[in-house]
Amino acid sequence: MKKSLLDLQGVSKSFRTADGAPRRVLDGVNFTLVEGEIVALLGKSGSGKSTLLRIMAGLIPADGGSVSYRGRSIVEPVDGVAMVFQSFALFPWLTVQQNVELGLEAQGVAADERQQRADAMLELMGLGGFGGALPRELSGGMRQRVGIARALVTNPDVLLMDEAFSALDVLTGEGLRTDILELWDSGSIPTRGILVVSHNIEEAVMMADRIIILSSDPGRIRSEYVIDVPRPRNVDSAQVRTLIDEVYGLMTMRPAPAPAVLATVAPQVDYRLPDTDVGRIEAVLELLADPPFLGRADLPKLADEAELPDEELFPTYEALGLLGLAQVEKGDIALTPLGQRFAEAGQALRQEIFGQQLLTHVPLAARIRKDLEAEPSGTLKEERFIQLLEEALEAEEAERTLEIAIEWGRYGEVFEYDFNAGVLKLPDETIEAEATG
Ligand SMILES: Nc1ncnc2c1ncn2[C@@H]1O[C@H](COP(=O)(O)OP(=O)(O)OP(=O)(O)O)[C@@H](O)[C@H]1O
Repeated sequence: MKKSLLDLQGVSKSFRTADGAPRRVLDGVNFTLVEGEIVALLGKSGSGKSTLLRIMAGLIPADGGSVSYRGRSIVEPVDGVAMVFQSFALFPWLTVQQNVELGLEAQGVAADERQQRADAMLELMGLGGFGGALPRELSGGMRQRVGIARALVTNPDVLLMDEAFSALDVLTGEGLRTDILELWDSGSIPTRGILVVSHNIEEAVMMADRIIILSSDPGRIRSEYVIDVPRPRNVDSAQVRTLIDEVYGLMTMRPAPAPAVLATVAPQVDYRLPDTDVGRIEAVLELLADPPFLGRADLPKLADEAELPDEELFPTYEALGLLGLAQVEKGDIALTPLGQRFAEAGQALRQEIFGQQLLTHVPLAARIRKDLEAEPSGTLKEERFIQLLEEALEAEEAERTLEIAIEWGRYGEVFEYDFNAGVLKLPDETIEAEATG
């Protein structure tokens, strides 16, 4: 059996929301990284991926469960586990060489050896000759090479990478990723296990032996996907395209409800609404309805056509699914009959369909509408709903979720909103109809 490098059992973590209430970000996470594997961790924004990585790096403690590296409990950063950050995290006043030597200094390595090892690592990372440069003199891609060199120079047993390529342009990110895989696959580095957090499905499929998908609120491991294809992988091969499709499907799928509640299952009032707007929802729906897709599309192909990044497309797919306008299955997205009707409808009918779906499928919108109807004035301050959401979400999330509900609600003519007063109200015609009826 392969030896375990990192082992997490029943790990939980809560943070305090703005009003001091604890909010559980991770709950009962079990995960083992074994020798010889690259694992990619995917999940929606805010699902707790970085938190999990920081726990493994010993940068923050878990609240519950056990976290160990080669059988030893992790309570602080340990030699043997190194991390690469999205933001590069270089010291701007230190040279490239000094930045790379930092990790060795912390380990008490003598100056001569530090210099030698840093030189060799800079050479390996294609940075030979840049040792004396300051970070600001380098391009983003080269800066991240420094960040990676600083982690690798310590000869880490385990390398943790937190969206290490996402701040780079696509080509630069791909180049760097390929270089790291070459170092790994050729055995040029002593690292025995790599864990990468990513937003990018293609990146995960190109790199990993295993993909783990984290669900949100609280973060739990929702699915695991093994990729049994030798590296280097060809991104254009049918095999890799199929894998990307399947992972797309897993990512956009809402967790399957228990069969008994299939018809009635609805998210909670405090469900974190997907961060997308009506414009994007309409645009993606139209793209899907039009040729060449005519109602059904392969997700990566739709992504190419839409020219939107995954971070914007995923929430939009989720919104379409939530509202019953489209369904995602196995790497495809298909319009439902109602979604088809929506696509063919004029503006007024679109808004009506949207409003009805909102009331049926988004409990927060239904709650706002019901509370407004119960008020003689038909108006309510938005604070009330912010407070309601803050019972489960942190302040910023609560505000964002309400903002989305308000935008959707206005479009669906379910309620109106006075921006200056921060007041929600029933649409005028509802109040008139109630007064006369
Ligand atoms: N120090 C902290 N104090 C309070 N809340 C925090 C703290 N760190 C993270 N959180 C919250 O925990 C949740 C998970 O954050 P985390 O950064 O781990 O998610 P993520 O999946 O990495 O997101 P992203 O993909 O956007 O980077 C978020 O709601 C975040 O706001």
